[in-house]
Order: sequence, then structure tokens, then C-alpha cells
Amino acid sequence: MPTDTTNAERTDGVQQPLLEARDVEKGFDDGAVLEGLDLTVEKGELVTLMGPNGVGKSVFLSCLAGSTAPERGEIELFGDRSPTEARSATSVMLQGETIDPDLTGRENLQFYGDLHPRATDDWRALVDRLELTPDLDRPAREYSGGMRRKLELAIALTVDADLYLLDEPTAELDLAMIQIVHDLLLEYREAGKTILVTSHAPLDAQIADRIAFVRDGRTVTTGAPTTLLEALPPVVRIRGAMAPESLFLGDRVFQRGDEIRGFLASETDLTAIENAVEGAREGATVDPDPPSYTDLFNYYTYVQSARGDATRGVGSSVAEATDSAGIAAEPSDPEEAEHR
Ligand SMILES: Nc1ncnc2c1ncn2[C@@H]1O[C@H](COP(=O)(O)OP(=O)(O)OP(=O)(O)O)[C@@H](O)[C@H]1O
Repeated sequence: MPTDTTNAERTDGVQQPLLEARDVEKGFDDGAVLEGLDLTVEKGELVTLMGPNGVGKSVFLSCLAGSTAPERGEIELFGDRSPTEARSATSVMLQGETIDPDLTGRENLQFYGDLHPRATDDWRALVDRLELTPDLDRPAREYSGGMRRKLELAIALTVDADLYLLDEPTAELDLAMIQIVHDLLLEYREAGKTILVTSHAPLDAQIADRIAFVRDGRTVTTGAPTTLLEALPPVVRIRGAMAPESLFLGDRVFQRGDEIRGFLASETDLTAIENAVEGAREGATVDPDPPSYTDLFNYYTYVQSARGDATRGVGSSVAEATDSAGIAAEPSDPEEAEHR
């Protein structure tokens, strides 16, 4: 087993990122998917790559894993290795590409255990944690979507890799199981492993050291979850009434049950929104509300791009909107916030 495969230093002595992707482009017959995507992950980081369905998260992970070749751009892992050269130190979970449905869960684990040079016996403990042990001797074709996801994750995590590339490991899992997977990922991170996870679930934002949002084939922003939350424009919550979308940033509001949320544009304020909903329905309320991870996802997925402003980071346009709005959008406790 390699002792230290990740300690890449430049000739000038500067530590290189463990993963560096620059200007990656990849498309298919029906058009471009990745259009110059950049991402840097430092050794020991847990980074979540977030973006809407179909934005190219899985395609990018395939490029990093060496199973798809980008048309342009550079990918360097462990300082100076291509994805193919880095395979023995990397463990990959790509959605739906791993499991043989004709084998049982146990046989799938054994098959992949024989293939990877750094496979361990940890799978026994992993399938226990993931509550898959009672189903290990059933053919994988009988597995539910969530069970398949757990098996794929156990296959990936049983490898003693330096870098884990995990494509939506929490998709199709119930909330209790998502918590178990989060705990596992944090334990691996604590053990010094580097982890890149893709997700379109706001819930997964909370465990990341950094989030990278992808939109229109590019990375639109990266940052620590709390930093990104703090930099969001103020969030307004309306209960019991509608309000014109045009009053909000990106001309967008987001409805959940009886609640509507939107981002305050710099050219408007809370009073304008209160006036717009006044009298619409008795008991209607308009309040500033701490931002949640769902707000964060909505902002980078639907609002910022709708402004045609994908390259302007939180340091410019968002800070400006926050100041001029004149209301404090205190970041809430992440755990509390993400449940809203
Ligand atoms: N082998 C392929 N041939 C043609 N198109 C493909 C292929 N693989 C992916 N695509 C297309 O690339 C785009 C991005 O797909 P990808 O699976 O990477 O999205 P994603 O961001 O992971 O989405 P999701 O969150 O839904 O999993 C989609 O439009 C998809 O149809």
C-alpha cells in the first residue's frame, strides 16, 4: 500500500491542491455540458459540488475518475497525476454504474474488493452502519433505489483511498440514513481523507468544508457554507398572501406550503413588499428570515443565473444588495436552517 500518495509539492515548495480541474469542457451530440468548469480541492477537504438536475455533476465526476475524457481543460490529481494514473489512490462511486444486478450484494462487494488494490475488510462494518447486512445475500436486482445507493457507497468506502469521488451518495435515502452517511463522511474526513461529493439536496450542504455551485457548465461560486449563507441577499418570508415576483431578486419567489420566500433586491425594501401584500388577506405577514440551505441552493440555481450574473460572486452583487436593503439577514444555525 502506498504510504503517502498525496503529498505533492511544486518545485518551488508550495503545496499543490490534491485535485485541480481547470477549464474542463465536455459535451455530447446534443450539446455542451461542461463549459469551462474549474474546481480545486485541498488535501483533507470535504467539498460538495452542488447544482440542479442535469447540470453535469456526474459527467464531471466521470472526468475526474478517468472514465470519461474531457474535450478540453486540465485535471491534475495528487499534484501531477492524470485521473487514469491516480486510479489506485482514488475510490469512485458513480450512480448506477457499479452494481451487477445478477450478483448479490455480498458478491458485488467481493467482486470490487478483488479489483481495487487498496480494498479492505471495512465493508462488514460499513454495511452494518448502512443497515444493509440482512439483505446482503439477495440479488441486487431486488434492491430498492436506496439499497442500491447504500451498496454503491459501501463498495466505494471500503477502499482505503486518499480521494473519494462520490456521486450523490445520499440520493433516495431517508433522513435517518442521510444522517448516518453524513457521519461516515465526516469520520473519513477526520481520518484525513479528501472527499468530493455531488448533490442537489440542500441537506448535504451542511457537512461540507466548502460548497461549489455549478450552473450552465461552470462553477459560479465556491465557499464555506456559513460564509455563503452570510453573503446571501436578505431573505423575505411571506405567510398568508402572494406578492408580485417582480419585487424580488431575479423575479423569482419560492413557495413551500403556505410560505413564500424571496430575495430582497437592492432597489426595493421590506415596506414595498408589505404594501404589495397589504390587504391581500387578513393575517398575512411579511418578515425578514434567516437564510436556509434551501435558500442558498435556490439563489445559486435560479436567482443568480436569472440575473445573467453567473460570474459575479457573493463578494460583489450580493453584498451590495444586503447593505442597501437595510435589514439584517443573520445566518441561522445551519442545522436548524437546513430543515426549513
Ligand atoms: N453518455 C451520455 N450521452 C449523452 N448525453 C449524456 C451522457 N451522459 C450525460 N449526458 C447528458 O449530460 C447532461 C448532464 O448529465 P449529468 O448526469 O452529469 O447531470 P447531473 O448534474 O449529475 O444531474 P442529476 O443531479 O440529475 O444527477 C445531461 O443533459 C445528460 O443527458
